[in-house]
Amino acid sequence: MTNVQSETTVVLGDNQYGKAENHVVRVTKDGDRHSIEDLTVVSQLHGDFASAYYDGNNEHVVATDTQKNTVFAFAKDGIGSPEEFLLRLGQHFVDDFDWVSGGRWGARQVTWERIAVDGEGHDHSFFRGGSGGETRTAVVKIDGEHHHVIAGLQDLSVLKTTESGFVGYPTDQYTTLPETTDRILATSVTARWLYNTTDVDFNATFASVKRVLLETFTNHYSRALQETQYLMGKAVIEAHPEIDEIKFSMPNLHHFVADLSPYGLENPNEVFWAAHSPYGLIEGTLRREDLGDTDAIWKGVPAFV
Ligand SMILES: O=c1[nH]c(=O)c2[nH]c(=O)[nH]c2[nH]1
Repeated sequence: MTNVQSETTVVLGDNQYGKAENHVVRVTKDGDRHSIEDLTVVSQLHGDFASAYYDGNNEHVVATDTQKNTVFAFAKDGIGSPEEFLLRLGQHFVDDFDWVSGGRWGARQVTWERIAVDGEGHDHSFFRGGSGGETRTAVVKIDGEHHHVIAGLQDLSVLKTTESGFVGYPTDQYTTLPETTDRILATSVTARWLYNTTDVDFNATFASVKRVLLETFTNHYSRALQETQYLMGKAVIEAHPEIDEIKFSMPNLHHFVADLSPYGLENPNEVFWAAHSPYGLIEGTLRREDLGDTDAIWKGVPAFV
């Protein structure tokens, strides 16, 4: 057998690089009255970096350490909203380095709320906020002249103790689930929505989307988490012309009626065992009917920032 040695040509495909988990806490001080913005930022650059990969030539490589420093330096000018902060940050790299054509910048934001003392919010003592335990997220993508903003939230925990059922599903030899017209519905909403403009009051819109999601979760009899997800997304898109598309990932956090009959006790939907796993996982995208292909925008945007 002859052993033919041939040179294999390997080429560089998609690439991006930067610094992740830059956790910046900006304290704004108005005399003794302080407030906090708490963001964990990822910066990823796109551009002409081929010679770094092919030749070990770093003359285009804006160091990840520099990217990290820029995040903290920009925080000095205030944050405002994660979306505005990331737009400013990303534009800086594109403007200042000719070979940087774009990139992806992402942030998770947690909120801090004032501790109430004698009914008044304290000046400089806080507890972790987010009324549903959620984390706010933002992703900015820049591709040349194109700017895309995706906002979102992770792990917004919601539960309703009735007005939910699940019937009418197909049965086979493996089906054991009893139909029910009255059950607990619980989930932890992760949602990401795509804006069609950067001319947005991002903080106000975030608050509004969260309110619409919560209101819609409550305001109908749910025949399945799938239906509830659709209604939540539809309500957001109907309420916000600046939002074109919303993607959800929602676990169905099952609460099974505990069998108390061995103890001679009745249990009319009062005592439940909350199963941690396995859980149903209901995911979907809701979008305007006439919206074009947005796959390129979502490419590389992580489900969890
Ligand atoms: O809302 C639900 N959707 C399902 O797809 C499903 N499947 C299941 O076992 N329970 C439920 N509940």
